[in-house]
Amino acid sequence: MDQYAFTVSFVRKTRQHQWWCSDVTFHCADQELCEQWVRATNEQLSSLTNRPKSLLVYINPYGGKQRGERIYEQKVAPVFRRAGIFTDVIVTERANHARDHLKTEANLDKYDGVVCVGGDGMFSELLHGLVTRTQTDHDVDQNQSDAELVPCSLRIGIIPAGSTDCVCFATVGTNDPITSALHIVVGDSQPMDVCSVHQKDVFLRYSISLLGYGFYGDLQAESERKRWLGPARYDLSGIKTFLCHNLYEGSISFLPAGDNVGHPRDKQPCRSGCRVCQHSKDEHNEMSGEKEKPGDDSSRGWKTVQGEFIAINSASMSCACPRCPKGLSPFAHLADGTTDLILVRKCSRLDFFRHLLRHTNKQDQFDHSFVEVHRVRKFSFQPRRHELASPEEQSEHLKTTGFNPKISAQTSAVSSWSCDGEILHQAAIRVSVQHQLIRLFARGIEEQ
Ligand SMILES: Nc1ncnc2c1ncn2[C@@H]1O[C@H](COP(=O)(O)OP(=O)(O)OP(=O)(O)O)[C@@H](O)[C@H]1O
Repeated sequence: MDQYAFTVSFVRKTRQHQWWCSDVTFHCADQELCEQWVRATNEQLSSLTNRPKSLLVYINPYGGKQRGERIYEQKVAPVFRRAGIFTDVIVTERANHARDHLKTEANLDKYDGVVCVGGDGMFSELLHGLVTRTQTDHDVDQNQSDAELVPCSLRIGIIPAGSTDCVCFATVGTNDPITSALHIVVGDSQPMDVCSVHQKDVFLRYSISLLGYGFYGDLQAESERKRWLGPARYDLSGIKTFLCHNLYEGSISFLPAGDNVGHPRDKQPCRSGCRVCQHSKDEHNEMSGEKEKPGDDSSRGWKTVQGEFIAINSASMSCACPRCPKGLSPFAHLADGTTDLILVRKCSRLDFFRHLLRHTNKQDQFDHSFVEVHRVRKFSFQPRRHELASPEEQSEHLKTTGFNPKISAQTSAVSSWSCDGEILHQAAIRVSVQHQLIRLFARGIEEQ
């Protein structure tokens, strides 16, 4: 009997969104029957056009615990081989190697997708490389903040091998290289919004997850200074930034999204096959006819908020990760053409701690008088810069108000933006959500 047998590999879903590759062997009575089955099965498989046949893979050998190459060779390459996927593999030699290769050199016609093995920084390289290449090929000027960008045709796969793998976690539900490889093999496709960030008419960066000014900007800058500490730098920098409790003054103008895309507190999480994301396309098309400008408040729907803030965050996805399983905005959508703008105003250290703590428990982190959250399509931020007071003015200030002059100096400082883990030193920025600009080899988080 064993002489006439064939083996089919299939995906088995295990716990916590993890997938596993299993085999089942069929035994046939005779050779002809066996060949018939193999032929029929292969025919079925080749008719599945969404499955990639050829991939360009970039491995960051220094991401996370520096195990990118090992993870790829031991866990991912065998899965691709079994699925008959052709791969070209590039082990990066420097930062931005993958981005630059994609921007100019790579012969993208050969591939059905590009894959990164690394963390969020490595994913960001592929995002920038692919989006820039697509705009160049279509003569779109990225420096124009109102330009309608052309969606990328190739999908991006993420094999998590970094110290932060937020994008993978928020789109797959787990950080497991084999699960991600299987999502690629079966040809999943998850559209994703991308925020374009400009200062006046100069393009700065793209963001897919978190843009954070104040608390998260300072935390990022601090953790860059402590890079030598490895992943522990995030915890230490978090504690230090929390204790500093800096306040930043400025004004934010934003264009609220329509009612059809829900609200950040509506308890409707974005899940696999999300209806909100699917239906958002029509509304987006209606909106894109209009060219809005901040400051034109009443007629075009822009709103402006001013004040002193501890944090200004824009979450284009939940930003859930193993450290913060609910994420910064638990009900943000991956592909609805919006971002959740979270404004944390001046409050005591204890209140801010309570707010942070709620990211880890069941309580609503937005249910505080000093926190407001808006679902928006665009926003711009203008920091308020003060002239630093002279020493005499500072001591006069202390006498009359009783405030420590250091605090007034803190209030006047300007922070930087953390843009998906990279620092942007420009404080005054304009952000537009580019609806479904890219697609990942993922399907969103499935209901369990
Ligand atoms: N060969 C290389 N040498 C040095 N840096 C590289 C190389 N390849 C990629 N990089 C850079 O390394 C940075 C971090 O990579 P990655 O995101 O893969 O790992 P990570 O550990 O999650 O990152 P982070 O420490 O920033 O959280 C990326 O910004 C990327 O540009």
